[in-house]
Amino acid sequence: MKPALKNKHVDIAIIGTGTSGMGAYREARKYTDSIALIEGGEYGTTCARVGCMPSKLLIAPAELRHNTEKFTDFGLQGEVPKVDGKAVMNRVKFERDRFVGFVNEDVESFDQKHLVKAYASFIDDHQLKLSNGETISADKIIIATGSRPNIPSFFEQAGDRLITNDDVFSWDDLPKSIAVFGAGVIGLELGQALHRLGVKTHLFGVGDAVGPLSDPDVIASALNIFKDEFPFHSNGQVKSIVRTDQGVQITFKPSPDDDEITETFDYLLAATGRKANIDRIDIENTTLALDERGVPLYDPMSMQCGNSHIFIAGDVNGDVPLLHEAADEGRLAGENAARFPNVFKRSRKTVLGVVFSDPQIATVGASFSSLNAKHGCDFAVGSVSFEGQGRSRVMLVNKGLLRVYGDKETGVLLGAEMIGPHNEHLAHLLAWVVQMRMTVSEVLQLPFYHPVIEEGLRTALRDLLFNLGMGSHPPLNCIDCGPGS
Ligand SMILES: Cc1cc2nc3c(=O)[nH]c(=O)nc-3n(C[C@H](O)[C@H](O)[C@H](O)COP(=O)(O)OP(=O)(O)OC[C@H]3O[C@@H](n4cnc5c(N)ncnc54)[C@H](O)[C@@H]3O)c2cc1C
Ligand SMILES: NC(=O)c1ccc[n+]([C@@H]2O[C@H](COP(=O)([O-])OP(=O)(O)OC[C@H]3O[C@@H](n4cnc5c(N)ncnc54)[C@H](O)[C@@H]3O)[C@@H](O)[C@H]2O)c1
Repeated sequence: MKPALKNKHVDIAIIGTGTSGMGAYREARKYTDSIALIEGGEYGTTCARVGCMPSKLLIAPAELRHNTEKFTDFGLQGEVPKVDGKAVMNRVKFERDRFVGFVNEDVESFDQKHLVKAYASFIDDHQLKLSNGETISADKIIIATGSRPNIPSFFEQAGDRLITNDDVFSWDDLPKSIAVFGAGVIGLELGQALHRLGVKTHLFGVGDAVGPLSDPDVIASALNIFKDEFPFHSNGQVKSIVRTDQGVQITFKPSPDDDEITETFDYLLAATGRKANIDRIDIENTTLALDERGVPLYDPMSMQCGNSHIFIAGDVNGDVPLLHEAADEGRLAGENAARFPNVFKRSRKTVLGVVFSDPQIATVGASFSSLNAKHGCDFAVGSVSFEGQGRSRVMLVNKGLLRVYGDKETGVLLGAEMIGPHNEHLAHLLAWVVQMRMTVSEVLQLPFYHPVIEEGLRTALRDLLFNLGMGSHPPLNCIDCGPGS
């Protein structure tokens, strides 16, 4: 794709051609033919190249192999399959390239005169400097520059063995060992997958944090589950990181009271959060008001920065850095940049996050910590453990805990945090009813089949109804629920 922009002034300039930038482009294109869609790095989006898709491609064989470890528990016989690291990575890369190919086809289908291949930064509120030496002025500008891995300087002692998710998906083979730093979403997904693919994996966290969870009971359940499976130092103390001839030597205390241990790994994978790409676009050359992170103050219902002609969408604003949110924000920014100054506000979707660990972690709507901060004691909690849950036990996936939150005044379901089997599905159902502002009683009127994992959700909702003071105590071994529900 060749840069083809001739005009130096456009109606709308979009900085970044990731998910949010492409969404913005498609929407803006409905209103104007005067657009510059600017990309400094590779086309293909973070999600398809080094994010959502390749990570799930790595998780899939890991989970399949892990399930074969349960053969004997079911009375089946068979070997746990050996891992052919080269073949695993081949498939990851082949399928990843296919997904990237679809994105590239999209970009190729755009009007080529709109595409600019360069990094852009602000000269002032209307002018952009390009890394190819040119400038573009625009009536309206959308910032959609995404994020990049955040790497604490301490990790640099790992030298050439310091890697991020960007590197993992270009491996030709699996390594023998890896130290994963950060028990957030990326660390849990990639760390567990690599462990299950036979890579010696240690996961280092901070302060017992697990993924996006804030509910102490769900965190405790998650810590137990993961620590049972692989070395997870959720509150470890790292004393030193040294690049040696053998790899990366890490000296650490697994927890503050333990003795020091020294282990050597092939790589140190930094999964310690992401940094918004706001610091490389000279945002301070604009008149926009910035927050403490240097991100322009903006309205999440319109994506407009202050009352200006500048809009911000996707990971770069750091609000909810997820794919579907980046797509929504991009579309909204594109529409509003085109409409400016007649900007529309749109209500946003219920927050929904899924971690593709096993069991899966999910968060829906209001988090436990946000409710605690906002409501004091105005909300009640209902819970269910998946350990005794019928269908989960049948399938030998009976681990985890679901906690649902409801408003004490109205009985409206507010949110949930969970770790449990196939929770991506429960989380969607919950997000839909939370968005519809349904009460707990109304949700309990909806059908629940038997025997399914959703019956566990019903148990949690009945518990919540009781704790809200709006229903009777759920029977211990509920007959109408079917055995083990
Ligand atoms: C390992 C991993 C797994 C993930 N898994 C999931 C998942 O399962 N589900 C989910 O919902 N989300 C997931 N995410 C998050 C998701 O990928 C992001 O939220 C989403 O891709 C953000 O899109 P974006 O448009 O904001 O940024 P991007 O897609 O990163 O696009 C930003 C673009 O801007 C370009 N750019 C940057 N600066 C400039 C500049 N100055 N000039 C020109 N161009 C510039 C970049 O090169 C890039 O192409 C994952 C992320 C990672 C890293
Ligand atoms: N399934 C998904 O939807 C999915 C998957 C992957 C990534 N993502 C997106 O990408 C974002 C970034 O993921 P991430 O996992 O890098 O960030 P994160 O914010 O989820 O987790 C970072 C973790 O690193 C820990 N940490 C920070 N400094 C540390 C240190 N020095 N040593 C050890 N741990 C340290 C933090 O306590 C935190 O738990 C996520 O917030 C999410 O929005 C989503």
